Amino acid sequence: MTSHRRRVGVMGGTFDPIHHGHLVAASEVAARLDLDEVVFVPTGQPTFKQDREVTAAEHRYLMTVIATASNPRFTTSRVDIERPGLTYTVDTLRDLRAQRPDVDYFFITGADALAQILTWKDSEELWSMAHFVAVTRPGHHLSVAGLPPNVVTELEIPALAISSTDCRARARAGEPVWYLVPDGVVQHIAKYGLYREPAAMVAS
Ligand SMILES: Nc1ncnc2c1ncn2[C@@H]1O[C@H](COP(=O)(O)OP(=O)(O)OP(=O)(O)O)[C@@H](O)[C@H]1O
Ligand SMILES: O=C(O)c1ccc[n+]([C@@H]2O[C@H](COP(=O)([O-])O)[C@@H](O)[C@H]2O)c1
Repeated sequence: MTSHRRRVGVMGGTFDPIHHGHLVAASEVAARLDLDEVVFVPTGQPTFKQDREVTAAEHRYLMTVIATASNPRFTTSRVDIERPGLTYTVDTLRDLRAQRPDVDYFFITGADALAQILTWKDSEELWSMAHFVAVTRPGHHLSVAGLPPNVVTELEIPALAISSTDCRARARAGEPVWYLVPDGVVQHIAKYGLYREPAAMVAS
């Protein structure tokens, strides 16, 4: 009898805050690629977002835990927020593979982020560490010249025109974020006053 190798999705993101677009994308990829689990990995310091202030990692991690708690196939990892310095996917995958060497990883990210993958740190190493899944979102389609064959799967997912940028702008303006993010995340944002004052964004 051959044993089943566990298929694990890795959804990397800043998740500032996590929203239903992220959750639908992960759920859809899990169903379409027959994944056993999806681990959400909030970034420590995102490489490509150094031009703006990012909410304290602990808040982004907690919101991700809250958002994923009700799904038995969704988990959250601290590997990126516990590693000092900028977050690079090569390190994320190295740490996850060290924790569980016996699983096949599928790194899920938006086609917009994945379009820049050839500029990611040690990108030539990434292909042997995971399969890559680019989910298309409204207005973004994957076009990357120079990728090795069969390393990226592009999946169209139900279009949810939600972005973290819009959720932050709404929270800052006192507008509702109900139904854009899970209920517990709405409450976490309100409880800690996230996105209202610049000071609240850096406090953990
Ligand atoms: N509505 C969505 N549908 C599908 N994928 C999404 C959606 N929103 C974000 N993603 C993807 O999820 C990954 C992590 O997203 P991220 O945390 O940067 O959220 P974001 O909404 O793009 O944030 P921001 O608006 O702050 O840039 C990215 O690769 C992004 O492309
Ligand atoms: O490894 C890199 O050089 C790299 C550069 C940019 C983004 N990433 C990863 O891509 C994922 C989505 O990033 P972001 O900034 O769109 O939230 C997240 O897991 C990042 O760590 C990785």
